[in-house]
Amino acid sequence: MLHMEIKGLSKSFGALRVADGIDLRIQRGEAVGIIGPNGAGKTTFFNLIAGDLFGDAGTVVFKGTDVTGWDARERSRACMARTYQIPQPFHGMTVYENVLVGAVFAGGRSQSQSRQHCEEILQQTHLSEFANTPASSLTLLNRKRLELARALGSSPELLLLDEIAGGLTDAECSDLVKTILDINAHGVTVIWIEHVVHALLEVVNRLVVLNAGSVLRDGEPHRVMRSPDVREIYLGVEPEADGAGS
Ligand SMILES: Nc1ncnc2c1ncn2[C@@H]1O[C@H](COP(=O)(O)OP(=O)(O)OP(=O)(O)O)[C@@H](O)[C@H]1O
Repeated sequence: MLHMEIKGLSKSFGALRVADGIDLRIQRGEAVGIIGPNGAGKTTFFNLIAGDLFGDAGTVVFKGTDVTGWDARERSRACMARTYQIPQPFHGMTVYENVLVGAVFAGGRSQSQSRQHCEEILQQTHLSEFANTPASSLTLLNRKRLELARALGSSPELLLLDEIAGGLTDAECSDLVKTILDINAHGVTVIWIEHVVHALLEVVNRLVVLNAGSVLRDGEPHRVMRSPDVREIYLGVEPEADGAGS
């Protein structure tokens, strides 16, 4: 079932066209990866989907409703959530309080329901033992987990992850990958921008390559990664160098 449909989404900063007529259809429950070189427009694309930025042209339809003119808060209430490249917790609050803010902000729950929801999220993100730890004293992995946990507070149906694996060791990545797989297995649609491609490929069933604000490739992840233009533009591999260009 179609979850989100993006048509002709465009955005310029001055003379720089950062999103250039992007079309994308996302099915409910999909796990879609987005890669592309630095400056390709990936984060801007997320900002446009999440309502943190408004486009110059194009539409975003979510669950059959045109949300193009909706701001981030309205889209969040419609069960869309995102994480940020640089985690933005409330540093003076504990892990538990940070997650509770998200759960309460989303509305629709009593206090006791919000607390129970928080405890479930802390378990799911492996943060239960850090519930009373101030966010400011977390390790990088736990800061990433908290970023995820805060996004889950609003019970999203669509989760946008922006480079959540950056800076983690391989073991830490695997840990986070398991959690994201679990979230997706519970029916949450995931769109994940990531430079750590091996982590991404463990989760996604579809890979989109953005380049210069446009969709360069969209398809089965390993097939997309093997395509000569992706190897050349994204990975800097010359197609002829190893015979991959055929
Ligand atoms: N608010 C803004 N004002 C002006 N230029 C911007 C703004 N936001 C982003 N840009 C520019 O738009 C381009 C795309 O930026 P964006 O952050 O979307 O790329 P990205 O693909 O996410 O890059 P990275 O992989 O490095 O995070 C860059 O050249 C960036 O400098």
